[in-house]
Amino acid sequence: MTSDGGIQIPSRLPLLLTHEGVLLPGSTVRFSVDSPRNMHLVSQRLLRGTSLKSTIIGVIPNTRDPEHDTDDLPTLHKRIYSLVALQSNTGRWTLTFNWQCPGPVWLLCSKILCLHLLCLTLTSYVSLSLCRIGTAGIAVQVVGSNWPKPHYTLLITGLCRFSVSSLLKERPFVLAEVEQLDKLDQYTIPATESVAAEDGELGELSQKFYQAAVQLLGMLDMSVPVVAKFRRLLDSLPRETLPDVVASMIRTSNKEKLQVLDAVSLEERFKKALPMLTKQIEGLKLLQKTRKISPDNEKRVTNICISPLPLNVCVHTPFNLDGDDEDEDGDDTAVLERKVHGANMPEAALRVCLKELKRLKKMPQSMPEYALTRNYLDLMVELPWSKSTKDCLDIRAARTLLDNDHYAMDKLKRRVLEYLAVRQLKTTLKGPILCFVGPPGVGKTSVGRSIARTLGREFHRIALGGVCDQSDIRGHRRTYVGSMPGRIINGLKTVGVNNPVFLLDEVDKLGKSLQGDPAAALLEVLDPEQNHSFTDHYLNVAFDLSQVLFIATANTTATIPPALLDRMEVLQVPGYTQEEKVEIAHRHLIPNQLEQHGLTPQQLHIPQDTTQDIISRYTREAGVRSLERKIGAICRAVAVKVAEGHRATKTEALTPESQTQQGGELSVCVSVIGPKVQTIQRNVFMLV
Ligand SMILES: Nc1ncnc2c1ncn2[C@@H]1O[C@H](COP(=O)(O)OP(=O)(O)OP(=O)(O)O)[C@@H](O)[C@H]1O
Repeated sequence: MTSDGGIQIPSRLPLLLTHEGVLLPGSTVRFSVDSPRNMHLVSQRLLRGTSLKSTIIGVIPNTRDPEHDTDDLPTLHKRIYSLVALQSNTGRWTLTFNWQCPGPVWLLCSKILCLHLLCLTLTSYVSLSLCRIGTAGIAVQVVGSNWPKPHYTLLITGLCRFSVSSLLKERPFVLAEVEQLDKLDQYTIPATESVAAEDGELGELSQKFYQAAVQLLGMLDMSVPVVAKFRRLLDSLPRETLPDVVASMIRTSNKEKLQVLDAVSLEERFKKALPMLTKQIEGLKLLQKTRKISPDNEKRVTNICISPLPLNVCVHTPFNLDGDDEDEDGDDTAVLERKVHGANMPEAALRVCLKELKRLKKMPQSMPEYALTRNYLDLMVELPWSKSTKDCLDIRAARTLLDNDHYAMDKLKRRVLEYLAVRQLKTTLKGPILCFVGPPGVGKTSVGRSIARTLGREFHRIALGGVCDQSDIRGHRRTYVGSMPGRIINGLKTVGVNNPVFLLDEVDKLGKSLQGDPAAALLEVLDPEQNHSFTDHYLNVAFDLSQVLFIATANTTATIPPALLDRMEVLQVPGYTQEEKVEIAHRHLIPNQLEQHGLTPQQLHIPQDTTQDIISRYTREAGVRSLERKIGAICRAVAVKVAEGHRATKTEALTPESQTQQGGELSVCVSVIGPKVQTIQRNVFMLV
C-alpha cells in the first residue's frame, strides 16, 4: 500500500453500487446491501478475504445496480429480457434473439422494443464505468440477515476519493481499475503542518471554514458527548479534511454531499462546503430566536449517534438541528421548567425539581424513568405550595348558617363557633384537631361540610374506613413500581389550595397490616407541632400542612389508637330525641327529599304525627338516616302518582287507595298511621 507518493489504496477495487447515502472521506456510513452484485461482493470479497486489503472497497454513490433493477421489472419486461442474450465472450458484444416471430414486421418491432429496454438498463452501468468519482473505504462491520429478505448491512469508513479508469469485470461483482485522487497521509500529518499554515486564498478559505465550524459548535450543547468529541477533533484534524468531515456531520442533502465529493480540488471543496455550514448556523440562530428558550435550553443538539471509527474521526449521523420531532419535546420541557419556576414552591422543593428537570432533559423519552420523572414533576408543579383561599369569617353569619343547616346539636355547634371565633382573632391558630364522635347518621360529616362553607374554604373528604396500608397516607417511595403520593397530597392536588377543610372520615376504622400502621402515619399529619413539614414518601420534600383544617369523625373512641386520640379534641354527638328527629325531618329531611324527587310541598304534605309514627314504628336509630330513607320512599310513591297524571285535592286521612280525583293538583296528605303507611310503602316497592 505504500509507495513513494505516500499511502496508496489498491489500484484495483471491487465497487459497491449504492443509491442511498453518500460516503465522504473521513465519515462512516451504514449501507444496506441486497442487489445480487453487491451481495456477491460481500460474500466473496469481504467475508472470504483475510487481509486488510480485502476489506477496502470502492463505493460509487447514486448508482443502482442494473441487475437488481431487473428484479423489479414488470413480468412483460422480464419475459422480453429472457428472450435476449448479450454476450461478450471474445471481447466483442453480441446480441442474440432467442425466438421465432410470425412475420417480418412483428420481428422488427419486437427487436426495436428490446433494444430500447436494454439501452435504458445499461445506461447507468455505462455512466458508472466512465465518469463517476467514488470513495474508497474500509468495511469495518458486516452484518447479515435473512429477514425480510437476504441482505447485508455494511458499516464503511471513507478513506479517499478515486476515479474509475476502466472496468475490469462486471460479474459476479464489479471490479475496476481506479486512480486515487486524495492523499491518505493527511491524517498522519499534525494539524499545524497542514493547509492551515498555507498562505493565499486556500489558507484564507480554510481559516474561514474553521472559524465557522467553531461558531457552530459554540451554539451546540457541549454536554452532549459527540459534540464535545467533535470539538476536540476540530483542533486535532488536518484542515483539508474538514470540508468532508463537516459536510457529513451537518444536515445536508445527498445532492449537496455529492457536490462535495465531486469537488476534487481542495479549494473547490472548501468553497462548496462553506455555504452549507453557514446555512446551518443561520438556521440554528433562527431556531433559537423563535423558540425563545431559557439559556440552559438554548444549546441543544438532537438526534446524534456515535459509531466506532478506525481513523479517529468523529462519526456522523447528522445533527438534526432543525428536527421538527424534537421541537415538541423541547418546548414541553421548557414549559415544564417555566411551570416549576412559577409554582412558588419553597427553596428545597425547587432545588429538587430543577435537579429532576436536568435529568429529564438528558433522558431519552423511551426510558421508563422518563415517565416517572415527568409524572413527579407534573405533580410538583400542580401542588398548591402557596395558593390559598381567603377566609371570610363572620361569626354571626357562621352561627346562622350552622343553625340553618342543622337542628339541635347545640353543644357541638357552640364548640365549633368558639373554634371559629378564636380563628377569627388569631389567624395563625395551631390546632386543635376536632373529632366528632357519635352514632351513624347524626350529622357529623355534614357539620364538617358546613364548617368549610362558613369559612369559605374548599372541602375534601378522606374516607379512612378499611385503610390498612401506611403508604395510603404517606405515599410510596418513588423507587417502587406504580408508586403514588398519599391521600393527603392527592387531596391537596384535587382542591388546588393549601388551606382546605379535610374531613378524615371514620378515623376509628383504620386497620393495621404488614404494610404498616396508617394511624401512626396520621400522627404526623394531625400534630400541629409537626405538620408544617409533612413529608410524603413520594414527594420526598416537606409540604406545609399547618394551614389545613383537619376534622375527624368516628363512631366510637374505643378503637382509635390512644396516641392519635390524644392529638384530637373529642366532641360527642349523641343521638337525637324523638322530638328532635321530628323537627329535623320537617326542617331538613322532607324539603330535601321533595326537592330530590322533583315534588313541591303542595303535592306532598306529611303531618307531624305521621312523622312521629314513622320514627317510632319504622325506624330504630340514633341518627336520622333511616328516617330520611323512609321519607324518600313516600316521595317515590307520590312521584309515580304525579307522573301518571293523577289529580287529587287535599284529603284528610289518606291511603294511596283513598286518593280522590276532584280536580286541582294531586295533593297527598299522609295522615294515616301504622298499617296504612305500610300500605304506601308496599305500593312504593311495587311501583318503583
Ligand atoms: N341535626 C341535623 N340537622 C339536619 N340534618 C341532619 C342532622 N343530623 C343529620 N342530618 C342529616 O342526616 C344525614 C346523615 O348525616 P351524616 O352523613 O353527616 O351522618 P354521620 O354522622 O356523618 O354518619 P356516619 O357516622 O355514618 O358517617 C345527612 O343528610 C344530614 O344532612
